[in-house]
Amino acid sequence: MSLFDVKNQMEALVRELKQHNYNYYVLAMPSISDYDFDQKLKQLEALEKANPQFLDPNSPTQKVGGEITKNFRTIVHKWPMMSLGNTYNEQDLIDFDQRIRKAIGDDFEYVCELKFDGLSMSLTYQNGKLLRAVTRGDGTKGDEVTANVKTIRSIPTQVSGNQMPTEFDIRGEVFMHKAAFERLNEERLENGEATYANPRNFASGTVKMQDSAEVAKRPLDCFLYFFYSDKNPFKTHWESLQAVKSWGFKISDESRLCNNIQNVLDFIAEWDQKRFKLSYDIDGIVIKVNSYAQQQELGFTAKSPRWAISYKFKAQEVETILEKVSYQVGRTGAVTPVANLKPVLLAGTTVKRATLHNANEIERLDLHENDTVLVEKGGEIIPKIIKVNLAKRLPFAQKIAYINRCPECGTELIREEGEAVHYCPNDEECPPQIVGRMQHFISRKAMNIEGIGAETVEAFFQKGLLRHISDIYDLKNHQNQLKALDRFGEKSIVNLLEGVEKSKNMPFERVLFGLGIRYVGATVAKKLAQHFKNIDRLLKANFEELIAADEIGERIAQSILDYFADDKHIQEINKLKAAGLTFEIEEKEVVLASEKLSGQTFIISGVFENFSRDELKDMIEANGGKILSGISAKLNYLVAGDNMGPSKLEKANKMQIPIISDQDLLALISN
Ligand SMILES: NC(=O)c1ccc[n+]([C@@H]2O[C@H](COP(=O)([O-])OP(=O)(O)OC[C@H]3O[C@@H](n4cnc5c(N)ncnc54)[C@H](O)[C@@H]3O)[C@@H](O)[C@H]2O)c1
Ligand SMILES: [Zn+2]
Repeated sequence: MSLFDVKNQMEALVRELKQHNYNYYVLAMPSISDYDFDQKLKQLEALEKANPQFLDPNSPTQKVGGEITKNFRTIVHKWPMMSLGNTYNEQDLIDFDQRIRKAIGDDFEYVCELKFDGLSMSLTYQNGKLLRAVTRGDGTKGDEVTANVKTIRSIPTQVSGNQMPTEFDIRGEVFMHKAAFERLNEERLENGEATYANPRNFASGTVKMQDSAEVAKRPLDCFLYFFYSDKNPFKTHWESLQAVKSWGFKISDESRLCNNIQNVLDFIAEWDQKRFKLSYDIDGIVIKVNSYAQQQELGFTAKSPRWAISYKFKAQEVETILEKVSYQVGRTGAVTPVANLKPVLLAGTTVKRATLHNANEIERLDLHENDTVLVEKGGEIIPKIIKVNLAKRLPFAQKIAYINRCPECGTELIREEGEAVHYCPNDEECPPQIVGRMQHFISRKAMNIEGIGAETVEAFFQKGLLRHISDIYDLKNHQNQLKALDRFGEKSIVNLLEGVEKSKNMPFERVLFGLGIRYVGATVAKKLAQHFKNIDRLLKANFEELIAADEIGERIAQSILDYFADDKHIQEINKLKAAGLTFEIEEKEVVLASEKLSGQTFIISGVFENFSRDELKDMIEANGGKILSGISAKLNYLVAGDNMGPSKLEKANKMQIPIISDQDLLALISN
């Protein structure tokens, strides 16, 4: 190859890797496997080493791949947050060990730790109090996400103990447990929202959300693994881990002190097997030289420490053939494509299906009929297709075209702007939507109707007994038809009707959740019920009034408006009301605590550390104040928390409305 060609090849690799970094860190949508990414990076590294005259100082080999966003305050890291050199084979580890021995001799120890697959976070503490939390960003500076991180229970806001310096940084990995990921993703699917591909993306997307109240609803966890201080009282990394544990930080119990590379290799072999049993994903093992003095001697490269390395487990992958793509329609009409595969053994189980998420994913893979595909199963339960083996593509194979009609009812699908998901809009006639809606209504988390299960609903629908939720309350008038059904005895009919009758006492929030309004999950339904107290006020609420409620964002508000704009839905609600279901919350009689705020008007906006917005609202009302729905000249105070919308702030400033904190409000009441 001529030098000119080498230079071109290097430039092409730099461009390609930068794009992959962007896909991975910013979009959280990688288009190649980690393994392939790492191989390309190594190839570039080798070319740069052989041809240093062409080294681009901005090459991905020289820099941490992440970026900062413009949505948060940018903070410069006191100690840069570096990447780790990585390898997928044992020989590299033995070479790593040799290099260390050459530099510092034979007298040293390693600490082996699990490599948690999440996102790294730097926490700064002063006098034992959590001051701020910052993401890795580009390694030198990151996004300040303190309000969000404070919602993570395993991160203490106050610590104390022996040897604790007045100021220190501690770093670790924020992640989501697999079970929580499955549950929340399932909920998103049910609510018609786009799902996340893996727990890491979910955790990373969550930490960068603007609304801390939303973050609080998604359980994140954190293991800590690096300690930094100008006055570091410790001599070794291991010692620091034990100390921070005693101060109240969460560290992993699986770390191990090893005194030679063979022990390290044993640790790796052990976890290669055991990793699937963990409740969270790990993607490898991190090996660190224990002594700080020796770490210092070894130093750093441009982007990673020379005293540490990560051994990455190769994801379990296997090739198989795509037999066909089928489509499932959920109760909200959301359509999910599924790859049906030629059954194949992978990580101990037979895989027949893989999720394809949405049309974008099919496009990304450029999937063709009968393609040979590479299927991967990481820690996740549902396998996914990584890529197509183009060499095995059949001649004249047709590209997979996303369906444009509903596979269940034939209605033309719609896809709203900016949404990844296709919907079948025929909510009245599309069977899986009709049945799914009723199944959702009777489910445990919604109305919890005893004596009727998902199969019964399906069977009753087939027999023409059930079509709308309100028909459930009419079943008592069809006892003869019920008796005529096979395998449905007297006793089960009595149970069923009893269960239906009892459900009329279910609280308003359950009824609201049971209706199955898109994006109105159990928590949102509860917030709506608390805020509006009854269905009539909720029905009358406009957009501004909806988003003034706790945790109700613009998308949810719009979805609620759309739902109530449909006459059929109103009729259905009226029938349910007539049947005697609960459509209001029991009002406790409001006894005014004081008249201190009487005649004063308020708007509450943003997120507060110590109160929910509804708690503040109750506090204001209990002291005689009134809540307004929008900023106007009549407004006396805007109570502002973190992450308040910029347009609101601007408006309030323009109208010179006093902006006060929750503490100021407390002062008004207690004076
Ligand atoms: N597929 C793609 O398109 C693509 C693109 C870019 C990067 N990647 C992947 O990301 C990797 C690079 O990511 P990276 O720079 O975040 O580094 P990394 O994953 O190689 O390792 C460093 C990170 O490991 C984490 N970590 C977990 N447990 C740890 C522990 N016990 N001690 C110390 N650190 C621990 C920290 O967050 C740290 O920042 C690449 O190896 C590649 O596999 C993939
Ligand atoms: Zn349909």
